[in-house]
Amino acid sequence: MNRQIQHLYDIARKPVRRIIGLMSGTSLDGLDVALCHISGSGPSTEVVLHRFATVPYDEDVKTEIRTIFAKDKIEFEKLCLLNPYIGRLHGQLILDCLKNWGIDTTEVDVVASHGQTVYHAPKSQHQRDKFPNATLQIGDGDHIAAVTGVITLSDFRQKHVAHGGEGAPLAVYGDYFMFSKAGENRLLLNMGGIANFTYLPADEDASNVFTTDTGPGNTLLDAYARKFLNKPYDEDGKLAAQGTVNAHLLNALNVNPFFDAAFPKTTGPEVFNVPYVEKAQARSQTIGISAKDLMATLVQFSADTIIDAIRRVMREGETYRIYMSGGGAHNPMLTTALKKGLPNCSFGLTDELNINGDAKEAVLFAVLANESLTGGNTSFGNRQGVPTVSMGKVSFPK
Ligand SMILES: Nc1ncnc2c1ncn2[C@@H]1O[C@H](COP(=O)(O)OP(=O)(O)OP(=O)(O)O)[C@@H](O)[C@H]1O
Ligand SMILES: CC(=O)N[C@H]1[C@@H]2OC[C@@H](O2)[C@@H](O)[C@@H]1O[C@H](C)C(=O)O
Repeated sequence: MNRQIQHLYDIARKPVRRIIGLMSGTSLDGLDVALCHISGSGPSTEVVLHRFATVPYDEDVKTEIRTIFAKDKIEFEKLCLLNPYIGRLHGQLILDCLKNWGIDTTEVDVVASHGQTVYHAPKSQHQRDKFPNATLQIGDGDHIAAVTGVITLSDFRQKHVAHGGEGAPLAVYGDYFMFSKAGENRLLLNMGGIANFTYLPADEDASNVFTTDTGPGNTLLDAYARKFLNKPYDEDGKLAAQGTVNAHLLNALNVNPFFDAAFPKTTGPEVFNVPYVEKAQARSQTIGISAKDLMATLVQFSADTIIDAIRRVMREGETYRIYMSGGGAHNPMLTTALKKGLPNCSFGLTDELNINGDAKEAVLFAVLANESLTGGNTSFGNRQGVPTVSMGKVSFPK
């Protein structure tokens, strides 16, 4: 047997695996690095988040990614170059984190890498009959494995697509394994660039879990913070707080086939971007509104689309607790609007469930890798958007 396969086999049999989960999301703020100690699998998964860091990207890295990110037309050479470049960068950032933490690479069993989504095209969006759902993440795992010397699992979304899914949201698997609780209807709401949630029923029935993207989280807010404030985001919603929601613009923003499509569904900055807002402004004759009113309206747009999706899932007379995570959970304008729109729900943060909300998505990929190595016994029935599959491709260091 190849020694590397033997090594992977030994890792799969360990009582506790030390897995680094990596996530670089649509906000392009940086790389989330979560070193997790994981035991068990499926609903018995136990995760201890041992170390966590968000390593901010240099402006140069953001600029390079933006040349191809979520764009219909790109320089193909740049896509080809960025694939190994991001893989090597992520490998180096892992080494930097480990050095800061005083941890040797030999103390890590596996790296679980999401990569960088550069384009997301579910069928409902591309509308080309002969093509399936499609999504593309780059930053190849072979480069991470070569730079770190650690076995790397990567490219988690393709298996989901191969079995009829849209490649997202994958959070549902980790949410069910880590957070499902008998007796409490839970909604795990993540507000990154795009917002999504998982519904975990109080009866813990895996075939009844539910997940969907809801639309924009911070992506539009960040785009306009860059434009108006020359900053990556509107810190604590300060600019939005000074404005008033413009009802005409809000109505126009709410008109898109994504919102009419059936659940579950996914989207990305390919749809929700500055031209999307500019077209809505033109239609609603609100091009001249102030920066602060525009920001206030965009916050309300994110909040309303999240509220609407959640309301459609909730059953009358039942109680639900919403656990928020992702950068949007730090924006008081957004969280206040959500609480106002969902007065019958109680609200908390995933931090109460012992997972730092900023680390949650990086932890998810560590859990998915753990499940591929040791689990695979949980059936999600025929639940649409939650195929019962093992995800991630293996890269050996040599
Ligand atoms: N104090 C704050 N005030 C307002 N917004 C904040 C604050 N802190 C973080 N954010 C928002 O959170 C964003 C980062 O969120 P996060 O890291 O969850 O996104 P992501 O993982 O890149 O996105 P996705 O989950 O869509 O892939 C920032 O770009 C910003 O919009
Ligand atoms: C294609 C893609 O990268 N989608 C991301 C994005 O960011 C949030 C939302 O859109 C979600 O569907 C997904 O990520 C999380 C980690 C998920 O799959 O659960």
